[in-house]
Amino acid sequence: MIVVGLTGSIGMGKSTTARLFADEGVPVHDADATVHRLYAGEAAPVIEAAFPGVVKDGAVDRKELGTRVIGAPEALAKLEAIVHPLVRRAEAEFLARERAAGRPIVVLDVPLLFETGRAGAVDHIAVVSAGEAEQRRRVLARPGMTEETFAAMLARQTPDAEKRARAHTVIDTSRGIEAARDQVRALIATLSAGS
Ligand SMILES: CC(C)(COP(=O)(O)OP(=O)(O)OC[C@H]1O[C@@H](n2cnc3c(N)ncnc32)[C@H](O)[C@@H]1O)[C@@H](O)C(=O)NCCC(=O)NCCS
Ligand SMILES: Nc1ncnc2c1ncn2[C@@H]1O[C@H](COP(=O)(O)OP(=O)(O)OP(=O)(O)O)[C@@H](O)[C@H]1O
Repeated sequence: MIVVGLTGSIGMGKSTTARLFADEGVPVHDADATVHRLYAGEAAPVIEAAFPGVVKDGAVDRKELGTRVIGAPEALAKLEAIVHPLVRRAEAEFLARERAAGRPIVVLDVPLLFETGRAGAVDHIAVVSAGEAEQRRRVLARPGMTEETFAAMLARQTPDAEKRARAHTVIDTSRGIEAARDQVRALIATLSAGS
């Protein structure tokens, strides 16, 4: 089974590209979605213990949690120490399940693949990129996003140029969905031919 690590900086098109793999029938594990699911239940009590007042109606309020950790490196590190092991466990369970099912190719969508030293744990690194101007335009168009939040997130991420340099494949998401779909199909074909 070939494990593709799909990564990219904030707003570069990771989630959208992950859906293109899923459209081709490739199983995808989405780390951000796993975090959101954990926050809605299992992880809520431990997050509340570390950051009192962030849980509302049994679920972590991500906006409130964000105000406590974005731009506050120590608080973010404390949060990551809780969350990342839970995400890694979910990924391991996903890989075991898909391996048992005999899947030829799977995708791990991992926003912090380089930052958390996981690049060596996948067989093929695919980096999504759209260029910094397009990234900025996309991220700042999000409701509630500020220059400060964007800068704080970027400061925690390996630069796009370094990610691209370390990728086996770069998926350019600046030219629309269909162009990205063509690149995803081409990558699946290449990996399938080699496996
Ligand atoms: C700060 C939080 C509450 C903001 O939640 P929100 O719903 O607004 O954003 P979401 O979780 O969808 O993340 C969006 C993007 O932000 C960036 N990002 C998120 N967490 C981090 C981090 N710890 N370091 C650097 N970038 C990050 C990534 O590019 C990610 O794709 C949330 O991101 C969080 O709990 N982060 C800590 C857990 C984590 O490290 N998650 C990412 C990898 S598993
Ligand atoms: N190939 C593409 N063509 C056109 N627009 C795209 C493409 N890929 C992504 N986008 C747009 O860019 C924005 C960000 O995409 P997406 O949410 O997939 O990024 P992300 O990297 O997962 O972001 P984050 O790191 O914040 O989770 C969205 O508005 C999406 O519609």
